[in-house]
Amino acid sequence: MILSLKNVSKTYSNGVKALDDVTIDIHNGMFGLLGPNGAGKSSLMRTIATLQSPDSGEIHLEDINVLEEKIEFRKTLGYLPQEFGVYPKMSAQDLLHYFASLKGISKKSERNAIVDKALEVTNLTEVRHKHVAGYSGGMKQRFGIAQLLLNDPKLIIVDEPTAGLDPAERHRFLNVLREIGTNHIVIFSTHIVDDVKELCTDMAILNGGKILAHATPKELVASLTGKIWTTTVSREEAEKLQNEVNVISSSFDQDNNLKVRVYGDNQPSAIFSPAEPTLEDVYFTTLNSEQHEALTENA
Ligand SMILES: Nc1ncnc2c1ncn2[C@@H]1O[C@H](COP(=O)(O)OP(=O)(O)OP(=O)(O)O)[C@@H](O)[C@H]1O
Repeated sequence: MILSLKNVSKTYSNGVKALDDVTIDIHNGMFGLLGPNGAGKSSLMRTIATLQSPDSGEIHLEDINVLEEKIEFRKTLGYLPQEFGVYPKMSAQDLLHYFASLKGISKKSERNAIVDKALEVTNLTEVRHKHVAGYSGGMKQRFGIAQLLLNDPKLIIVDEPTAGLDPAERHRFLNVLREIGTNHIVIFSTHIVDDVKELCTDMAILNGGKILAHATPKELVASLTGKIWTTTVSREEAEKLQNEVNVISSSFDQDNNLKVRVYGDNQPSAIFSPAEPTLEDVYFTTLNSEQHEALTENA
């Protein structure tokens, strides 16, 4: 199964170009859409989910023309927005039965099977009798996934699901997505590089409404082999380095010195040693090179 976007653009009425000629094919598996705040991730998710229309472009899911056959497409879609509903004081199990009835699954035995499966996949079986209103943030997110699984969707879109989750909940949630990603297209957006690193078979980096990179995390990391250099310097020296070399990121060590990572085709100077590239390096160099291009274009 392939979701295919061609030349999708969207400018809001305030003049913000949120999507700028997005062309991409997304296959079965976990697809991570990585980008900073305001990159256009939610705009892209809402556009694919047919909640807003692009100004131009086409979207196809196999032979469904998404923008023209919205009703047909929505039957195959499970969408979890960034903010979702307030829940009544009902248990997860009762609420899922209620949603399943609304979706027209009227046979009790069929409903039981679908609800039990959704609870199991999302790891909520043990807490199925608790009120969803009293669930933690992570449990609510997993309940959101359980709810959308009732439809048996082919395409699942989850907008920034890990924002605000503590590390244990984040881990549990990513495991649920990993499980689902084996037989669906799952698109999820995040600004957390580790989410993508741990989970995704495919990824893209979005900024300013543009796809800046698209490949597997492994391929993107490999593309930086031999180009990342590191050194440890004092804070003052680090400031000087900013003007001399292409600094990607820096972090303090225990002695309050800065460990600096630098991008360069060649060793910048004798104080630098080669470093294994990481996905974080990919993310920052991609965003930096875009800024650099914008600066040189405006010069
Ligand atoms: N309905 C709207 N009307 C006008 N501008 C909008 C609207 N929705 C989003 N924008 C703007 O479009 C740009 C992209 O926003 P979007 O919410 O898609 O980004 P995002 O990557 O999801 O960011 P975040 O992680 O902060 O949610 C931003 O500059 C935002 O201010």
